[in-house]
Formats: sequence, structure tokens, C-alpha cells
Amino acid sequence: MVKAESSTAGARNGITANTNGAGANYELPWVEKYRPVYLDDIVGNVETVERLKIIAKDGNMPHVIISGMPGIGKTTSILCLARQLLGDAYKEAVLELNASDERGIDVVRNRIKGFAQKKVTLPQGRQKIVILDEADSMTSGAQQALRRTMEIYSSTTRFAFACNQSNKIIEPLQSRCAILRYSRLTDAQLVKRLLQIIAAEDVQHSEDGLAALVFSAEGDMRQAINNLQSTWAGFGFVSGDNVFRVVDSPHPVKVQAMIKACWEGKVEAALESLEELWGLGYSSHDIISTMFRVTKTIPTLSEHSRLEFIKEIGFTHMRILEGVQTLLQLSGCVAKLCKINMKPGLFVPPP
Ligand SMILES: Nc1ncnc2c1ncn2[C@@H]1O[C@H](COP(=O)(O)OP(=O)(O)OP(=O)(O)O)[C@@H](O)[C@H]1O
Repeated sequence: MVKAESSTAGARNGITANTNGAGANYELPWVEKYRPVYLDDIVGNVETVERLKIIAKDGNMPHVIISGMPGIGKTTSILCLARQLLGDAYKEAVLELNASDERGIDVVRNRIKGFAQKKVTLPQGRQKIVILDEADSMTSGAQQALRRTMEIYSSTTRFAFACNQSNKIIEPLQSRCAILRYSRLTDAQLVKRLLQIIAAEDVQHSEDGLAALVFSAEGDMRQAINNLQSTWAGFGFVSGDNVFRVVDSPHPVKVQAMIKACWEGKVEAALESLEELWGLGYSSHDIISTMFRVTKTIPTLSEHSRLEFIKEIGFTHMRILEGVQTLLQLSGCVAKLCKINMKPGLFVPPP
């Protein structure tokens, strides 16, 4: 394989640590150290991973496209599949190209074709695998050039694409592949993996620290693990406050207080909280997206208010994305949120 990855199974607490041959003093990023080695280690997307396990067992791998948001295990799944299919032949029989490699037409013509023509001793009934990571950033010319290559060498070489948006892969390639969609991971799935790493690394943490990691990661396992490591390295304790300092986003407790004030119609208190957040230097985008995430999960809001709040926050988000990123814009949103629960009678001028 082009990018070698040796693994030492230091299975502690049911989790496998890859040390990549590095010395004990050299601290790998935990996303790499705890990158799953086998399909069984992959958390979430159970049905899709089950399909991959069947392919790994039967050996007849189709061309595949795995699509989904970043950091949820697409590349890892393909690497695990290739490892399980090819065993010892993995290094020789896998060509991995990602966005950091040149992947224009010339590479398709020379490198990929060259690899497809190469003779490699494979386990019975297996094929070589070309892994094209971040395939949606390949030019359409390069994708076009792959069409015939995929067909001509399909008896010896199979292709696996990982991408964030499958619609950026040209139709002819899509029609040659089985398309597997990965969805973002649930909070419980993130917690499960984080707890395994916390136990393996003996990380001191609190419940709210774990909740903060999950809240800020929004289903992205890579981000959750990176934030865990940064908080541990930076503060020596994973608490909610420390996590939000590391990710540098508004503390949801503060935002929750603001939303609560809006719900109770306390305009001054709500605006004061907003100004405090603004004064801390958060961008309007940070503030509005945290407002959305907090509103989604806040337990005290009635269903009706929640929907109305999300509607107003959505409109303000749109305006912010269009370029109006002022405190005034956010204050307008807060004012509208305060109005939602106020009795209409309050607005009728006295006779
Ligand atoms: N489902 C998962 N189970 C366990 N670990 C995961 C999972 N998803 C991601 N990770 C962790 O996050 C790291 C990055 O995952 P991976 O490279 O597979 O993401 P990806 O979905 O391919 O993202 P991108 O679209 O950015 O390439 C892995 O090394 C692993 O540590």
C-alpha cells in the first residue's frame, strides 16, 4: 500500500490503539491512535457497516462510494474493509490517493492504470483496491478518465470512493458503484467511543465535560476525539468550561439563559446576555448556530415556542449568511423571540 500503517494491538478496554511504529514518547493524535482497525470497531451506521462486513466475508467487493459528512468513519471503513479482504497482501494491493495527492487526468492515466495492470499475489478470489478519498474534489475530467479504467480492469481491481457529497461524483461513476450513505453519529455513539478512549488514556473528566464534547462535535467523531485530546492536553481536566474554551464557541449555558429570558419575555435580560456574548468576541455565526442547537434541546420550552423560535433563528441565520453580521441583527432576532410569548393584548395601545 502507498501509505503504510502498521498497527500494534494494545487492546485496553476493548479499544485498539495503533502506534504506527512510533516510539513510546511520540504522542500520536488520538484520532490516528484510535482509528479502528477492524470493521467491528467502527461505531454507528450499523446497517451499512454490516453490509461491509458481509463483503469482507464473501470477498466479492463491488465498486463502492461511501458518502457522508466529515469525521464519521468513511475512510476508516474502507481501510478496514481493505485490510480484512486482503490480509497480508494489503500493503501491495492497495493504492490510496487523497486530496493531498495529485489526482488529475495524468494520475488516472499513469498511476491508477499502472497500478491496475500491476501483478500482485492476492488471496483467492480477491482483487486489488484503489481508494480515492475526498473523491468529490477530483476534477470531472479525471473522473471521466476513470470510467473505462474501472471497467477494463474490474476483474483485478476494485474502486472505493469516499466523499462528502455523492452528487459531486459524475453520474457514470455513480452508476458503476454501490452507493453507501453514512449518517452523522448519535450522541450515544459518540459517548461510547469517547468513554473507551477516556478509559484507555486515563483522562480525568466530568459528566458536563463529556456532554460538552458531544454538543460541540455535532455528530463528528473526529472533532469529538480531537477536542477531547486538546482539552486534556491544555487543561489536564475535561470539564464543560474547559471544552468550550478549547473549541472557542459560546457556552451553551449562557445561550440557554438568553433563550430562557426570551421565552419569559424579559427583553432587557436577554439583550444583556447577548451583549455579553458579543463582548466576548464570538461571531454572529457562532452565536446564532449555538442558539439553534440550544433551542433544539432545551427541555423547558413548549413545542409551539420551540418551533417558533427555530423559525426566527433560521431567518436570522439566513440574513447572517447573506452578509448582515451585526449585533443589531442578532438583537432584532432576540426581540422577535421575546415577542413570541408575549400576550397580544400588551401591544394594543390603551384606549
Ligand atoms: N464511526 C467511527 N467509529 C470510530 N472511530 C471513528 C468513527 N468515525 C470517525 N472515527 C475517528 O475519526 C477519525 C477520522 O475518521 P475518518 O477519516 O474515517 O473520517 P471520514 O468520514 O473519512 O472524514 P472525511 O470526510 O473528512 O475524510 C478516525 O481516525 C477515527 O479515530
